[in-house]
Amino acid sequence: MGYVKFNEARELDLILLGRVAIDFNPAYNEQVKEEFKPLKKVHMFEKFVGGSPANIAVGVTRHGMKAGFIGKVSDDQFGEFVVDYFNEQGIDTSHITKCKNGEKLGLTFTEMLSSSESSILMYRNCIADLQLSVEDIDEEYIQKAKAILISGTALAESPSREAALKAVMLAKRNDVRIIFDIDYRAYNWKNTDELSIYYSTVAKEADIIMGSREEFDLTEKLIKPGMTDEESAALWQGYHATIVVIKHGMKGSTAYTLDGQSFSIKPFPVEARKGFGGGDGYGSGFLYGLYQGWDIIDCLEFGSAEASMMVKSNNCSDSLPTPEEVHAFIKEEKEKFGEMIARV
Ligand SMILES: Nc1ncnc2c1ncn2[C@@H]1O[C@H](COP(=O)(O)OP(=O)(O)OP(=O)(O)O)[C@@H](O)[C@H]1O
Ligand SMILES: O=C(O)C[C@@H](O)[C@H](O)C(=O)CO
Repeated sequence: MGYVKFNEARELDLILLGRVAIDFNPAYNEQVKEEFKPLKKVHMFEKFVGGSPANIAVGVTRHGMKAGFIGKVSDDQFGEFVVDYFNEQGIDTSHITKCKNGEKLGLTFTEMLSSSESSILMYRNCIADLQLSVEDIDEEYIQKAKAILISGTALAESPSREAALKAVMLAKRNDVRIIFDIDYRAYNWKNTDELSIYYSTVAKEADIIMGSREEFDLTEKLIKPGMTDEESAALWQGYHATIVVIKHGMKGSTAYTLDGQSFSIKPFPVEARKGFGGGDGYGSGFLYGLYQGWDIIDCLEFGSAEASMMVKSNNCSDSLPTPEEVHAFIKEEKEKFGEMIARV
């Protein structure tokens, strides 16, 4: 307990910075059900707000936390769609600005092929979210937050890269906890050396780091490749991290805490509709638990349950559950499969 100390006087629980885009998912509603099929065969799509930090912003807000978003959107109806949706959810949009040179929000067309195969097709030329710049990072706003979550995508290119680094520096000097969600998306990056340089720069400052084994390998490439999870946790805890969460997909995930303990969890078994979105459910559930002051294993169980609920659903943002729904899901799963279903 108490691995992360938040400044309770702050009005915002969490500011999230980075990628917001539009997801077009094969329609799956009362009227139209596009079954598993290749993207080129899909006839009807449904439109949702997407992008990992945007989804986590929605997730934590549904859990009753107060979130704000720092991001850049296109100066068109899709940009308005994002801002309207965030406003409806109760997310503070005062620091979302519009692009001035015609840059567009990313469009993500998702493919759902089977319960174990899904992919995304991204349209990200002249991309809005990476236009975030140092002028958009306002110290007074950052001072209002208990923590800031930096999504790794924001580090892929300038000017967003410098904006994210400025936010980290300002968070550091204002008693704002830094959460780094590595959120690797290959399509954004030119080469893996750049990736290691910028990911490791933020990881060195972060209080909490969350990522898959692959994402930690990429982060550590220029430091010491091929580390074990324990070595990775020790490395980052040697800087500022108090919690390092390393995910191994269906094999489960482990949180390493500064006092040398580790806590592991497995996914709840579900029939998945897609692979993506699990990380966002996991992130919002885990962080919610942490803010409640729960034991780490309970935070992990909640995150893992929310992740399973997300992969089961047809979309990312709209399907994020309330805490009551997550508790009900956990209860139901435990009744079916036993108390220790997800616990290792
Ligand atoms: N098929 C599945 N069934 C149940 N849970 C799953 C499944 N796939 C993923 N999950 C859950 O989602 C979590 C995150 O998934 P993953 O490791 O793919 O993260 P990610 O790459 O960060 O996801 P995202 O695409 O959302 O960013 C896993 O740790 C697991 O708990
Ligand atoms: O942007 C992606 O990689 C996929 C999106 O469809 C989704 O909203 C997401 O960001 C999941 O993390």
